[in-house]
Amino acid sequence: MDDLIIIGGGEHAFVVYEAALLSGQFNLVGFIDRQPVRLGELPYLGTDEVAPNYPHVAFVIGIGTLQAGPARAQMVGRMLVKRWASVIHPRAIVSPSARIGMGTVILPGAIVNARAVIGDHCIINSGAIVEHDVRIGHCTHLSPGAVAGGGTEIGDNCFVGLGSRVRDHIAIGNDTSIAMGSVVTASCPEGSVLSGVPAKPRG
Ligand SMILES: CC(=O)SCCNC(=O)CCNC(=O)[C@H](O)C(C)(C)COP(=O)(O)OP(=O)(O)OC[C@H]1O[C@@H](n2cnc3c(N)ncnc32)[C@H](O)[C@@H]1OP(=O)(O)O
Repeated sequence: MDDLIIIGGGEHAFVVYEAALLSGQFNLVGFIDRQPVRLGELPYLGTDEVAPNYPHVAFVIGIGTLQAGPARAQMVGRMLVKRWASVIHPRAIVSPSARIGMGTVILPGAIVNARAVIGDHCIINSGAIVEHDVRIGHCTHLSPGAVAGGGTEIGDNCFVGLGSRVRDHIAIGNDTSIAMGSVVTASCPEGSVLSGVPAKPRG
């Protein structure tokens, strides 16, 4: 059983904490945050600066990302962390042929279907569906209820809003933001900002 520290003490951190607890996979050591807030029963360990004091402990990011872009990857780069853990809620369904990167969180009711590949430090939020053969890059957030159709590629640092649909077998460029409720019917370049049904660039 891995020792685990959660980075962040806010709302998303609590969801990650509960998933880690229910998974039975971790010995929860505590959490770090800029402020000494409360996170369930977990001890507050201090700010980011204490991370190097725990070289044998695995970390996971408990900070939700509500926009596209490099902020999450930059945070990973700044943290002096040697080991990252993936946290998978026991009521997520993950195909045995799927590959999940380090530091990725998969929340209740999410489905990750056969041969899907998900990168590092992603959030596959509650009830999101990653269909077969989808490839998702690093630091991308699929919000609750978002669906990525079979064989689609979603790049690094993307944000896919609540309940959005991304058509099968298309490619979404890195750093793309998709507003909640969008239906993305075609591939889009890096840095796209989309909304609507069908989704169009947001002015
Ligand atoms: C566990 C969790 O809860 S994870 C949470 C995940 N959260 C989400 O997915 C929400 C992401 N946020 C969104 O999608 C937001 O709608 C945003 C970021 C696209 C826009 O938000 P804001 O900048 O606050 O826009 P605002 O609400 O002021 O609306 C501006 C205009 O865009 C329109 N608009 C806003 N959201 C959308 C949308 N999703 N699709 C289409 N049009 C939209 C509004 O109707 C408004 O139009 P108008 O100017 O003609 O009246």
